[in-house]
Amino acid sequence: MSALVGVIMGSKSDWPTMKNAVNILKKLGVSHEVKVISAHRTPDLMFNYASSALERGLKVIIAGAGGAAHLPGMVAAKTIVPVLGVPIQSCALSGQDSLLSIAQMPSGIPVGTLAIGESGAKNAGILAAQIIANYDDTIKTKILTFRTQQTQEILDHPNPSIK
Ligand SMILES: Nc1c(C(=O)O)ncn1[C@@H]1O[C@H](COP(=O)(O)O)[C@@H](O)[C@H]1O
Repeated sequence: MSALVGVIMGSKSDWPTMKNAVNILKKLGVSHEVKVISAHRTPDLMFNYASSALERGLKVIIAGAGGAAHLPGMVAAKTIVPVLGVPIQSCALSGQDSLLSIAQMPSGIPVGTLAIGESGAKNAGILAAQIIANYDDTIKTKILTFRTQQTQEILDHPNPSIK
């Protein structure tokens, strides 16, 4: 099956964060592809990836980047496939730089910005699945099951001092 979600990141060093997006996409049965692509270091690859995304059938692109995180915005500039940006937690500024670089887009070119770090990556995967669930009943059922299990897990273990 061809990929519905593209998961891209500026560096392989972003993988420990971005694997959280991939893990939840796997759990929810969403076909996806994973690549390191950098607006800074591989600009032609970034351009080609973004400009061919729609015709290749991608429905959502999840783009993680840290520091001067231009990747999500530059990809969004070259495609109308929705881009979800994940700010990587940088060493120097704890991801504040990544967050602001991704969130503060000029009007007309939106990037949906998630939280900094692993929870942002996981939520990007869930949000991508929810977008696709608008027309895919199999994925919709998996998301509803995931939600039910998540709730039940809390109800079954209300006391955090007991395992
Ligand atoms: N923000 C970007 C872009 C980009 O936006 O194109 N390309 C790489 N990077 C980021 O640089 C950080 C450090 O990368 P290295 O660990 O490879 O030095 C990573 O978090 C990456 O996302």
